[in-house]
Amino acid sequence: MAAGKTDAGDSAGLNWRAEFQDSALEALFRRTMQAHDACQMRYALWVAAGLFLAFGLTDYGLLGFGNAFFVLIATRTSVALACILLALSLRKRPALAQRPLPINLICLLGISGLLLALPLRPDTPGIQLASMVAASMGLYLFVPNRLPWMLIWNAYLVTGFVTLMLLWAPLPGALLATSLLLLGFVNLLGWMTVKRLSQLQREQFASLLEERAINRQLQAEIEERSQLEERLRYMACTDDLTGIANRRRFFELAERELRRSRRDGSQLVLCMVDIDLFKSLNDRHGHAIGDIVLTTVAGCCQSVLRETDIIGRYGGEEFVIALPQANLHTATSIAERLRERVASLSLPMVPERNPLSVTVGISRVEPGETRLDPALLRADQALYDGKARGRNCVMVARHGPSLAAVEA
Ligand SMILES: Nc1nc2c(ncn2[C@@H]2O[C@H](COP(=O)(O)OP(=O)(O)OP(=O)(O)O)[C@@H](O)[C@H]2O)c(=O)[nH]1
Repeated sequence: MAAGKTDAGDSAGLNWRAEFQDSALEALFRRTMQAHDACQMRYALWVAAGLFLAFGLTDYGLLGFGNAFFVLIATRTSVALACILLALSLRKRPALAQRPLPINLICLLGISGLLLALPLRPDTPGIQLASMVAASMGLYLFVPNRLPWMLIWNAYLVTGFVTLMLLWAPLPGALLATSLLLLGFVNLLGWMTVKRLSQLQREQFASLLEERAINRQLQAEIEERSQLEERLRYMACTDDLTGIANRRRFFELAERELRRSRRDGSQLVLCMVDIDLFKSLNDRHGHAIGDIVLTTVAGCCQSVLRETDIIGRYGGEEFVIALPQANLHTATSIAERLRERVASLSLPMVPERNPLSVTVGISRVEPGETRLDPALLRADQALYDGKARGRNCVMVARHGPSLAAVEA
């Protein structure tokens, strides 16, 4: 946000009115400040109305019930009513605070009323000058974001004051010059103060926008990074081709199940699944078709499993399955179901006379076994027994006293 940036108090990006040079940015600033401006103006209007009415009492003290008093009180009442009306309208429509017309009407009425009091009230020149100074500062400080208009209204105030003084109560030259200098200084002070305030507000707004933009950018970077991490995690755990767990992830999950089964004494069964004669399918149709078959078989495996079962690609055309809380009997029926489902697959590249099939070797993790390898070895052995027996079958590993030897 270059527009609001400043160098050592220099108002780069702001014009002579201490507004953003970028009109869209200025409009955004005003929209953001609308409620604040309306609130500030409401208070100022109530104070102005109160002051105008309060000075009505002093009018009576100075003038009594005369014509001048009635003219003044009528003027004061109209100004106070106009102020109250605008203050009430601002509560419902804060946008009015940024419209030039209503506040300019109030300024016209208020300043004219103030000037009218000069010839009608027998004040000393000092008091008259003090009221001009107070009015001038009030205009600068309480009407937000209207610097050009406030300069115009102050010019009206000073010109009116000097003209009336010359017409109704000519001051000695030195006193008039002093008054003019004082009013000039007050205007300069008011202008500089308002400019500085506007500048500070806008600088603050610009840095807020800048901070928000940086936060948004950071947020986007964090999201991108976490998506990347998610992707990397997925890639580290998933087999690219089939979308099931890769070997590393399978062992992570299966070992967790092994610990659980040891803790609660439940059973854990492992199955090795191998596609029969996959090499010849690959050789005949090419690797791309082989890949499709692999993915299809992986899908078949998943379709016969429960959510709590774990499947992974062991390597090549071999899959491994862990069945928590299943005994050999259940595992055999699941493997049978899988074998039948693969055998019934009708794939255009697989000839009907030579259908696709899998051989499955099954072994359970024996009580006392602290690793998966022995059971895997037995399942693998059972799988090769199945291959030797002609493939397309489910074989359960022999479980016997040699377990301890296998583990060692
Ligand atoms: N398309 C494809 N082929 C693979 C992939 N990984 C391994 N293979 C192939 O799988 C075949 C495995 O063949 P073998 O281990 O000889 O076994 P087989 O032909 O299935 O014979 P049996 O297992 O005895 O029934 C090889 O031709 C490998 O090239 C893969 O990711 N995609």
